[in-house]
Amino acid sequence: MIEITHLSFGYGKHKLFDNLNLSLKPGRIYGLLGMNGAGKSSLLKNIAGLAAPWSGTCIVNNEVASKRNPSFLQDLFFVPEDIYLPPITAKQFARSTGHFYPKFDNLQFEKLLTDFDIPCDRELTKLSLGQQKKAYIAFALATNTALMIMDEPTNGLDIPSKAQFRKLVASALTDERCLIISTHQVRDLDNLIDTVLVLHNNHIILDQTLDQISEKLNFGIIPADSTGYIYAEQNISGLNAITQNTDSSYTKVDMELLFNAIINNNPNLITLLNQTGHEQHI
Ligand SMILES: Nc1ncnc2c1ncn2[C@@H]1O[C@H](COP(=O)(O)OP(=O)(O)OP(=O)(O)O)[C@@H](O)[C@H]1O
Repeated sequence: MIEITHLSFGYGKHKLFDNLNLSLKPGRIYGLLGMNGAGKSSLLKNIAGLAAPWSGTCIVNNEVASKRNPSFLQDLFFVPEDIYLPPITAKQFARSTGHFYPKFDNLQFEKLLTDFDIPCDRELTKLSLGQQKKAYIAFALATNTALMIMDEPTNGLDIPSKAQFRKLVASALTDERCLIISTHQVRDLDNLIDTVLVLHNNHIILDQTLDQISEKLNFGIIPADSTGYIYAEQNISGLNAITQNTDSSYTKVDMELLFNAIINNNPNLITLLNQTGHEQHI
């Protein structure tokens, strides 16, 4: 679905990505994680064709993204971090904008608005910022585009809306759709994504499914005097730790702990995660 090859990109004289390679498949929800300023939005803009590579290519469904051909645009929906909606109702917005997307489903849109508790007959600009964001996400889901990109979609959502967001996005995934969601609020993507991408120090340093990660690592509380862990954070029950999975047991990936371990430049962790099945001993 998406093939990024030898991508170099930056602003002015400042190079942000150098020789970045990434391949993304349909039927998956990718979580793009990175610290503030890591380049998540810039990478998403390259994929959406809103920014053009300095060199290298970004191909989406066999189209060069930066050419922004109509056939490319009608099968892509990009939810930016900050959205600006016109002073019309959601119903009018669906009528004026839905026809740009051949797979737009108006009934689905109205159902999503109801699920998100958004009034259909109030001007969008008179909704709260969180409600506007939810209305836009509902529209995005109802376009049924093959590629949907969301940049920090949970910013501005309250806690019940974040849970609703996870449920509705998960239910919108099909075998033909690829969803990419960027965030620096890692917990917001819990129980939603199936593949973790971490952008750090100008590179994708992790690109693995949650299953691949749990095959290699265990997550959980261990006694405070334990040694031999890969990374740990103190909490009231002991150490919240990442250890090597040596007995093929299963634990749920603690994405926040994993992300903290990665950005704390834990070389053992990255080496272990990037090893194949035969090499896993550190
Ligand atoms: N239009 C621009 N012109 C110049 N520099 C830019 C521009 N947009 C982004 N940058 C710079 O590129 C770097 C990456 O920014 P980007 O917004 O892609 O990061 P991000 O990971 O999405 O950050 P955040 O989590 O804070 O949204 C930052 O140093 C930023 O200052």
